[in-house]
Amino acid sequence: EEEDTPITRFQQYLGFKTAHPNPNYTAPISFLVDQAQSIGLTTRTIEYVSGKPVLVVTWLGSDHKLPSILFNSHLDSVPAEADKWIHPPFSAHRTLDGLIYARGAQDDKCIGVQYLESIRNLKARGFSPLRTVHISYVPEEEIGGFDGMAKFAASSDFTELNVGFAMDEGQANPGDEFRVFFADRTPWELVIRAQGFPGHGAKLYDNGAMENLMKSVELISKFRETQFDFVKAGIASNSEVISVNPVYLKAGTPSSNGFVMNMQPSEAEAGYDLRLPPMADPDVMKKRIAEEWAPSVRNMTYTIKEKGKLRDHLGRPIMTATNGSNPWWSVFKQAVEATGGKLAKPEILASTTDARYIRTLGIPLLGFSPMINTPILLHDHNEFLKDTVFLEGIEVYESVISALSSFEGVSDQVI
Ligand code: MET
Ligand SMILES: [Zn+2]
Ligand SMILES: [Zn+2]
Repeated sequence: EEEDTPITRFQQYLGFKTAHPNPNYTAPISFLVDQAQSIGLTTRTIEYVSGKPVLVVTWLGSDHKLPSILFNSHLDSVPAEADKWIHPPFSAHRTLDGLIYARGAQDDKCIGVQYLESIRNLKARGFSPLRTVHISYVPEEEIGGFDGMAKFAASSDFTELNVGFAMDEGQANPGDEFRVFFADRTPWELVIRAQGFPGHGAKLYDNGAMENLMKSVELISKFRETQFDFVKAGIASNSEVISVNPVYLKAGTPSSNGFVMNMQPSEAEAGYDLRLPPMADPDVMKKRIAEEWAPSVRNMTYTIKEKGKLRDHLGRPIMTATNGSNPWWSVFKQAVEATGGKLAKPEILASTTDARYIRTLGIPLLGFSPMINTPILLHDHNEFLKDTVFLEGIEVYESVISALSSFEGVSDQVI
């Protein structure tokens, strides 16, 4: 007889090949639908973009008028270079000491299964929620979420869920406190382009495209250094500064075996990944780009693709309060502490998740993946999660889901 336990179910979910550029969404969704239905939950699959399904699992609460709670996770994974792993990335191999190796073990298939397992246990104990609990499984997070959560969050389906509070993925901690995230950094894709006079490779002259571009590259590197210095000096954490990293350089006149070496090209360009914390001023950044990094006086142009918003419709930084002004915060905190767990100081996430689309709607959301005493391995080779950490996470969610779904709200606020 085949074993069927929370661990084997986690391994099954890890086995689906959900890595980009060709993630399989149908197999994991049919697995999740089977799981949810076996627990007695209702399911609904919606395709905003063909072939990119969103799954919504629902546990009805007894008070339909109260806003619901949403637990989100993404179905997709980043690619894995199989030959650099000690166990194949979709084998979900479990070692004798309990380490489960798989792409997605931490990011973020663990929470996708933990949500369901914790509800399974709560139901078995006879718990029934006051507020309705939804779990969403979305595609495309790792490539920006545009055909996934962005479309779901903008849909009437989402509005009809009447979400009052949401949770999404967080990150592991090598230490023994659970990390919790109240904001994400916002990604900007910056491309700077230089034009200039072409000329003989032997000639010294002003205003060449490469020279114009290199001046900008130097200025951007200096800015990067000032930001990184704050981190190195312990003044700010990685996620509290603006990061800017070069991701490609494109220039040169192609030849049959590489590049023409005795010609200075007339065009050159560079691409950068920028991440801005919510309190950064987007206008100051845009001015810096226009006046220093890609000034027209140096024959430069640029494009910025903003992959999220920094401000809400009232001009406030998009972040979730982690103090007395947000009653959900203390419900969550107490629920984690009730399991004997400790919470680390709330942080901004250095990278970016689908949480931004939900926070932008004004819905409070905390990023949280219950993984303590665990190295941070998302997007890395040999991503793993220890079986005991996975199982403890289920208990944490039992406490969190029961507390949040039982929360009656506060009398002077509609939440
Ligand atoms: C650029 S949208 C986010 C994609 C991915 N989660 C990242 O942080 O890079
Ligand atoms: Zn993720
Ligand atoms: Zn990721």
